[in-house]
Amino acid sequence: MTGDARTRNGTEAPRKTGEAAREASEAPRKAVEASRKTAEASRRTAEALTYLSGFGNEHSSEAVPGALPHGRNSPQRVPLGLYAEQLSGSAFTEPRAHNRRSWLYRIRPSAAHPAFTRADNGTLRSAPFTETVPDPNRLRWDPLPEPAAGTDFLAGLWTLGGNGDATRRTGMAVHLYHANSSMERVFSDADGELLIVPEHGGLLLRTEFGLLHVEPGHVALIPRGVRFRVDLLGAASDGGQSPTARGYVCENYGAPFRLPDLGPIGANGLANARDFRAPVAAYEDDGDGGDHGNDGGTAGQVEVVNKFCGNLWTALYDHSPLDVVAWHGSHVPYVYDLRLFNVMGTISYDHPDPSIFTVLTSPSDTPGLAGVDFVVFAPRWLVGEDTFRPPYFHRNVMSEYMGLVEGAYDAKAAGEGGFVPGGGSLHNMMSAHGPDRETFERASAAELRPQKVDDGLAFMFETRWPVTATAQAARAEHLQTGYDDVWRGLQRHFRPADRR
Ligand SMILES: O=C(O)Cc1cc(O)ccc1O
Ligand SMILES: [Fe+2]
Repeated sequence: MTGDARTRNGTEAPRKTGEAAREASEAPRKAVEASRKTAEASRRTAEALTYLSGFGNEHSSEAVPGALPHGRNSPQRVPLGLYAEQLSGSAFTEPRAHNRRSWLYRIRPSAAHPAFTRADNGTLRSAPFTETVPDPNRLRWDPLPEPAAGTDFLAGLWTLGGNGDATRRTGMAVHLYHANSSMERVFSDADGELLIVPEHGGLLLRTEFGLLHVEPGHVALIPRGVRFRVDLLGAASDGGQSPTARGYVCENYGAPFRLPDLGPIGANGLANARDFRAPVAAYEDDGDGGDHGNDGGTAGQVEVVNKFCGNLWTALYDHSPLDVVAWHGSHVPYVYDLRLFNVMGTISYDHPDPSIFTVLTSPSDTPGLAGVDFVVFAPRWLVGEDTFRPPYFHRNVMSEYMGLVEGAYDAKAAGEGGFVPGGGSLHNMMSAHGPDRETFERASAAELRPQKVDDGLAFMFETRWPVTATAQAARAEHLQTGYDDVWRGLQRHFRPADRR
């Protein structure tokens, strides 16, 4: 956007006269320019980042050599005058393979903070979801509308629905976000981990553990309780405009996401552990006037927002809580590039169940029954012989929320008003769905050559319990009407006389 009198969400600014009017019309332009400059600086930071590789590892990292204690976690005096603090994402006693905890060596202990007071939840909602009755209908939404100027990632979170109970650490929530401003404040979620799936615009995540860069086509995970703030990087196509960011978030109240077992697939495949990337330590320090890798600017007071048992709470800290100089452990944030997913599929016949596309799973107490699975429909070849190749018609005891990062999805005809990037669909427990009429007709008649499916990137949050919509989702203007019609007009082809 150039220097004309437009506000940050692109609408005309009201006309005034004289100096005041000039100043008023200058302000949005200045704000746009400032955010663009910040976005450019953040992008440069993001593109220069280095990472640690692996999933569920005992990683370790120090931003200052010698900051990490050796031989013990909690020495009498921590090197460099730091404080030692353990952050536990699992009970102390959970099996070693699933135990998640990290040791943080920080400038001030997290305990040094004032009281939290309640803050407005905005458009964020939590389990239990009781604003509407669970709906057996197939539902589909268009992308979220434009946010008001100055909407950061946290304010931009808009809850579609979910299940379980945040206070019992069961279930999940589906959120979408649409933001146009980088966060000044810091956020942490005691209720669950956050799987962020950007659809438009890159993000720089400044976390207690260091910095992560995530773009559409990648996902990021912020573990339960880890503090972070989000800078918007803008999309390449944004040109001179102030950045906006849009995407999806799965808030997982249950067991931390882990890689699925591979069973007969063998020792490799699906999401490979080495492709998950954790940050290296970087910290903010307001005490000596400088930032050290985590260059977020920290002078003065910092608002810290904590999501706890469904509500937002806020406190004004006198220092940045992103002040971890060194850390080691397994409760760490990470990013993953979905295009690295090693897709398995049939090389004979039939369409395999989409569990074969599971990137991450949050298991429940019942073996094989996930609280939530994160599933990706990544580019792949279809070669099945005498096979209806798109997703089949089905009714599923699991509930399926689907989103689209780009392009089209092979069960639904592409195009406006359909299943579009930034939109989503909900097929709740036992609701009948599958290919739309157009897809059914096309795929039933298609010549079965090897076919590359590489014109889209869709994903699914598949969960053991029905997803109950929030009131705002059930009444949203961007809830599509007439979704059922995509299955209307499926012809009767039954010809008993044809039997052999
Ligand atoms: O409903 C969907 O599109 C998701 C899905 C995909 C697939 O390949 C098989 C089953 C399924 O639920
Ligand atoms: Fe499905």
